[in-house]
Amino acid sequence: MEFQKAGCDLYCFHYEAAITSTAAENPEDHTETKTSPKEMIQYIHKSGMLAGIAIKPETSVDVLWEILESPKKEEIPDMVLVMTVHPGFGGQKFMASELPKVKALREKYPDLNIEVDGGLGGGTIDQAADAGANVIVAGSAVFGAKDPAGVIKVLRESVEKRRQSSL
Ligand SMILES: O=C(CO)[C@@H](O)[C@H](O)COP(=O)(O)O
Repeated sequence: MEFQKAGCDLYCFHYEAAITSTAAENPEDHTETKTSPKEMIQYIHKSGMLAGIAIKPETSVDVLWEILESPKKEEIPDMVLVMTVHPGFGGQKFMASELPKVKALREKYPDLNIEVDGGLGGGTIDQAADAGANVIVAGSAVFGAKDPAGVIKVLRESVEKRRQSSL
């Protein structure tokens, strides 16, 4: 896969997306066959990368259990991304309504990488970290800050504090 050749070590895709493996190999091929999430994860692993699977706010966390419980190790994602905004652009308001998904995932999978993306910053990180998120995407909070490194430190410390208290 081109991303791996370019140096990516993790590829995260949307559960909802219609991605064809042929199109992934050949961007000129617009065949409209859907590849199942498990096939996609397997394909990413075969390409030498870790695999992440993202869900939008409209998607129930329940769609993930069967994937996370796959008997085939190569079909199990290394990371789940719970979107905390509607995907599309930065600067949106954090949706705390998505945190029960994070909590449910963390309760079942203590070691899973759980990412959150959207509206994360100093004012929202503690809620996300307390729910169990340990991978944080932050756009405007970091790039709009006078002290981006300071904001990243706050995000890291919140996640680390939660991790320590769960040990
Ligand atoms: O791409 C997306 C949403 O589609 C996100 O990655 C946002 O860009 C995050 O930005 P902030 O919400 O942190 O500003």
